[in-house]
Parts: sequence; C-alpha cells; structure tokens
Amino acid sequence: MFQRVVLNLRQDARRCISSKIGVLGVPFDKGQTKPGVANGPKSLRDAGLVEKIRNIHDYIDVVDYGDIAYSVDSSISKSVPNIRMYEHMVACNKEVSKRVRNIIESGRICLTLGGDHTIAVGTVDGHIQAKSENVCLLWVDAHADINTNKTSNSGNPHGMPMALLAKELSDYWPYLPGMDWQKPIISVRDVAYVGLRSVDNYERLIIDKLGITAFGMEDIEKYGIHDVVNMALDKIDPEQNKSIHVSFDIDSLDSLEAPSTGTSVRGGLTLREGIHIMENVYKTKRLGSMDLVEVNPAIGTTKDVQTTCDAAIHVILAAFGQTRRGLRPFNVDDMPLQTFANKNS
Ligand SMILES: NC(=[NH2+])NCCC[C@H](N)C(=O)O
Ligand SMILES: [Mn+2]
Ligand SMILES: [Mn+2]
Repeated sequence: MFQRVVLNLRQDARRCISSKIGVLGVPFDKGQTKPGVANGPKSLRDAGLVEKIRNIHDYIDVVDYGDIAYSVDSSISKSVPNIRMYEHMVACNKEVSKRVRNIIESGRICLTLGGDHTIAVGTVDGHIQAKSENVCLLWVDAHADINTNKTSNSGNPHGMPMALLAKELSDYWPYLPGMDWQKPIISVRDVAYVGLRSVDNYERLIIDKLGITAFGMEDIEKYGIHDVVNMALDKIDPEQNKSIHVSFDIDSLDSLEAPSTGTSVRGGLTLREGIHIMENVYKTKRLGSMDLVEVNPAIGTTKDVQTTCDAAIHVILAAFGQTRRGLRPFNVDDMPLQTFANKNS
C-alpha cells in the first residue's frame, strides 16, 4: 500500500512537468549560401525525432505542426545594404514569430527545427510575445551571430539574429522595412552564450562593450560544462522565474560530432557536453522554447548526416527529460515488479 502511494505521488509530480511539446519545422536556407539546410527539419523527422520524443515517457504529449510557409514582398528586396535575401528574412521570421507564439500560448514548449539560424529572430520574438517579455536566452553556438549589416563580412543574415534581437543594438540598425512587427525586446543582460570559438572582430567588440555573458570553449576547459551552464543560467535568470529559450546551433558541437553543418568549426563541444547542457536546462523545469538549427543533410557523407542528426536528436531528447540514468516505469500496473509492489497492500 505504502509503495503504491509513493509511486502514485511520483507519477503526479511527473505529470506536472514539461510534458506538452509542439514541433515546428522551418525549412529556411536563405540566411546563408549553402543549399541543403532547408532539409534540416525533414532529415530530423525522418530519423524518427518525433517518435523518439514521444518514447521518452508516457506523460509526454507531442504535436507536430509541420513546416511553415511564407510569402515574400519583393518590393522590399535590396532595401537594406549587406543583408542577403532581406525580404525572405523578413517574411519568414514574421510567420515563425506568429506560429511560435501560438504554440507557446496553447500551453506547449515550442521546439523549432531549422533551417539556418536566421529563424531565431522569429522564435525568440514569438516566445517573448507569448511570455510578456519574461524570457532569458541561452545561445549555444560556435558563433556569436551578433553582426549588424555594417559589421558583417558575409552579408549572411544567419550571422545577425542576436543583433536584431538585442535592445541595446537597435540604434545600430538602419530603418528595416517590413520588420515593424519585431521589437528588439530582449536585453543582452538576459542573454548568455555557451560554446563560442569563432567570433568576428566587431562581434568581440560588441560583446565586450555591452558586457554580454559569454562562455567560450576556453571557459568550458577551465570550469567544466556543469559549472558553465549553471553560471550562465544564474546570470540570466537569477531569480529562477524566467521562461528559458535555448537557441542551439548544431555547430556548437565539434565538427567530429556534427559534421553536416554549413559553418563547422573544430575544437567544439562534445556530444556529452551538449547533452549535459540540455539535461541541466530540463531540470530547471522552465524551458519555454528551443531551436535546433543549421543541420544541413547536403553536407558530408550519408554517415556524416546520420551522425549529425543522431547528435541533434540526443540533444533534443535531453531537453525533454531523457536521462542517461534511465527512468522508472510510469504506470505502476504495467511494471514487472507489480507483484512485489502489491505484496504490501
Ligand atoms: N549561424 C551561423 N552558423 N552563423 C555563422 C556566422 C559566421 C560569420 N560570423 C558571419 O557573420 O557570416
Ligand atoms: Mn554557428
Ligand atoms: Mn548560429
């Protein structure tokens, strides 16, 4: 009897935690020049992502909302210098923001599958709108993605989303036609980077000037991943009351762990470190939205693509409660030890 009560309590506790998830695919590749990244969502779904999330445990409830579609206003193309495919960036992010907002407002954690990292403008915006600004942002990436059109060497919008989102940088942009829906409403005080190792000169200047919390690979060596994640979360969510947004660029992982991505950089996170980050975020019970971006199944061999998708899926599963310790059965009546459990009743 006693055991049954304890187990039931445990079940109830589990039922309350982050169990409802909405998956959104954003097959967007216009933020950079390498073809293939638009098939990121498809390759992750084909690798069984949704089923695998569902199988974490019985209390998980996943809805796959499919891929977004958007239509562009070509009259604004080339209206801003040095932003490739500007009109696409604008239209796609507007739709992403709306969809992410709806998913979160319906009581689900939103998992957005990219696509290139440009789409984080929309996901973070949608999250912020849904949670009336009470959001902090953990940006897991080899890159800082905080170029403006004036500092970017490439003109690729996937290197710019943080600069579009940051309140403190709004004066550094020219007027951006079609972006009126987007408010640069996150303060850099609510942002932390983990995994940096390829930061452009002007990006470094911006990070230092604005005092953005940034843990590069050298900090991970120095303190270890466990302390780094906790320091990052303490910094951006000191009262532990914010909805956490994790924007996870698969290129944060080392090239050996995730070869199929467009701007791979050696010397990165191990898959174990990536998993550890998300396990810690899961434990906060405050994950509100997660992006998994930059998986490009057109880069590398079939084996490379498998390795990359598999890594991405492990990271995502950790975010939703998969644990390397294993989980006990959810339903006592289904458990093989049932007879044992009943003995005392
Ligand atoms: N999301 C990414 N993979 N970004 C890479 C950006 C690379 C470089 N800093 C640029 O601005 O072009
Ligand atoms: Mn990156
Ligand atoms: Mn990125």
